[in-house]
Amino acid sequence: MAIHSDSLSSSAPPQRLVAPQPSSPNEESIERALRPRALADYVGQDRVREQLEIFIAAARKRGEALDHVLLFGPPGLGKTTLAHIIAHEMGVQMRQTSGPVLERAGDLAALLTNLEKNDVLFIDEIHRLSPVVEEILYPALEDFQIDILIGEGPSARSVKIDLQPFTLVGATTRAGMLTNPLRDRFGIVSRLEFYNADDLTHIVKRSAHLLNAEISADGAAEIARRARGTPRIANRLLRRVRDYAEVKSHGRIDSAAAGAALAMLEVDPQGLDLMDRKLLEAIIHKFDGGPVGVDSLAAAIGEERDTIEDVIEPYLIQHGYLQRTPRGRMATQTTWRHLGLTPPKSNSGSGELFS
Ligand SMILES: Nc1ncnc2c1ncn2[C@@H]1O[C@H](COP(=O)(O)OP(=O)(O)OP(=O)(O)O)[C@@H](O)[C@H]1O
Ligand SMILES: [Mg+2]
Repeated sequence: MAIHSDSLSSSAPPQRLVAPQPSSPNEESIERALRPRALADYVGQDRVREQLEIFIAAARKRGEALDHVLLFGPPGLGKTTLAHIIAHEMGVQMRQTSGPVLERAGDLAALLTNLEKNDVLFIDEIHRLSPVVEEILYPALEDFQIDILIGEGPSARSVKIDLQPFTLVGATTRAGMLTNPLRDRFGIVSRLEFYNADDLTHIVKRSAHLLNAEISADGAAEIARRARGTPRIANRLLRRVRDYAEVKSHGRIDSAAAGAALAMLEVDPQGLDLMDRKLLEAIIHKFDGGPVGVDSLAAAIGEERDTIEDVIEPYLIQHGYLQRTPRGRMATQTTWRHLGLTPPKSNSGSGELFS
């Protein structure tokens, strides 16, 4: 294909095309524009949506704050979007912060005391709250009260402050890293799943419409199929494919344009990108197919362990490219075949993988 990658870089390409995190402030503002506002426009995640519909309707009917909600799942699946939707559907304000930003107990106390009746407080990356801040949160969640220390030294005294009833919406990619007392204080715990191709196709069409891009049904399906089950990636691929289509096919996105653009961007037909393939190739070529510990793997491919666990691995595991065993990560038969290799007959005694 005689096209230079430069010719498409009018908006700077992110380092990793299918990275599930937003890659730039520019992308964040585009995401905001594409974010559904009402629960009815939130595509997929049927179980979560139906539950929330009922709980929100009931809370509204009673005029009470919605129970505290914990949202967890891999990046880019719609946790922040859902937090906004919950506030919108409850007809209240949302205040937003994140675990690492709340350094001192006072930071959280200031936020809490400013909440109005039934407001939503959204804490992203809630698994990264510091223990002192978490301590303040417990009584706030349970009794809508906080204890704060006023003054210093011998004259310091503890004062109880009443809060308005509110809803905490916590989001995390790692439910396992929440402390038990914190997790126990959420009445509603929702796990977001990777999206199926139909739901992603729907999301791609909706986004194309909002971006005024002309797209065919098979063009949308092609993008959806390669989006690693993740709306954020689907929207990002859509924008890259739109660039390509503008230059190569009069702006119309069909499956041929989508296929060619994604091939050029090295997203393969299963939606795996260079980083996915690098990880899988490392397991096969450097560690004989595994098992290999995640730290060794991280060192071998020059990535953070957290990135492997939060971002790269979940999709690969769910789709059978990777097995997590007590002894480490292992390639599967699917992995070998995907990389165009012949799987070994017996792979470190793990015959059961290859049934
Ligand atoms: N159910 C959905 N329907 C339509 N679009 C969605 C849906 N979920 C997410 N999106 C789109 O995907 C983008 C990313 O979603 P969001 O920012 O909510 O993900 P997140 O789970 O908060 O990710 P992170 O863990 O990185 O914070 C949103 O801008 C939105 O456009
Ligand atoms: Mg988010």
